[in-house]
Amino acid sequence: MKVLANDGISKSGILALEKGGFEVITTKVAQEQVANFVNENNVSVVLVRSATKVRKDIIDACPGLKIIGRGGVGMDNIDVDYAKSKGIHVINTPASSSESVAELVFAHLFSGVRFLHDSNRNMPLEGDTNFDGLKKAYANGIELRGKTLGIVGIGRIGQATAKMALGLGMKVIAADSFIPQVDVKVEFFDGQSITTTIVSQSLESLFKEADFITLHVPAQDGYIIGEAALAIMKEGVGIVNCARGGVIDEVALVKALDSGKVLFAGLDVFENEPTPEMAILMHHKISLTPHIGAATGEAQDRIGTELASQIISILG
Ligand SMILES: O=C(O)[C@H](O)COP(=O)(O)O
Repeated sequence: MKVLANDGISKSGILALEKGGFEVITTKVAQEQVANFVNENNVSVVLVRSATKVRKDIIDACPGLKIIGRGGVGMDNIDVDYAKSKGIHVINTPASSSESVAELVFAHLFSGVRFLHDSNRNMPLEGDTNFDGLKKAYANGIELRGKTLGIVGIGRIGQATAKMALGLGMKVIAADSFIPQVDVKVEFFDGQSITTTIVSQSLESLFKEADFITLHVPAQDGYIIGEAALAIMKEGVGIVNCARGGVIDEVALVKALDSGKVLFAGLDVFENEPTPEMAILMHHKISLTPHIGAATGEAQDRIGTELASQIISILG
């Protein structure tokens, strides 16, 4: 049986699938050609990340499709219920990338509190006379230790983020409409551990209390952070979004960055992907990454092998 991994798959995933008797095609097929390709090549399994959309049109056009696999967490690029109603298995790998996303959250947080994204672009050149001015511009750094991190969405990625924050000596608060409380176990190198219970609170109280806010929610209708939410946040709050574009109102965010209400933002996802608005791209208070939360060798290895084992157990 053939597997089309249209947005790529790790070598370990390919090897595991081949061992299970599958042929893996890693050719990148253009979105509008996917259905034709699947039918012409008798593909049984289509694997995607976030780039390829598997909507009703492809599902209707490909009666031979048995599995749609999402290498990653968010399924907003797949018409999941419709595919299932047609008897197609839809799988994803919700646990494989939590650590990588959480580490990216901290990359943005550290960049934000020490202005790394901006200072990278402004290092003095030979003969530059404004070295002191430059140092002064970045003099007001902030330590994360002792500050309060507000985590919106305390699922797997939220919990991985909470562990790192606790390890750094931050206070962690969370808001989640589905998870009332969670025990977070921080494990240290020497085998010791501490467990902390995080009780979910209202979004409003989180916005008021947090020094930094990070979002870990799926795509949804409407903003979680818009003008009203920004208005009740602390002066000089830092905001990170490595979840989904569209959960922050970018126009309101830029306004709040310009006014100084928000000190910095770290964005991995955007209302407009893959090409965010210029006001976002050019803003010196925004640390930018192009949707790379899960883009580590370790996460992609876990994703590839987990997809392979699910596919083998369904079709093998
Ligand atoms: O939902 C996810 O798993 C992340 O957004 C990663 O998306 P990607 O696989 O396209 O990098």
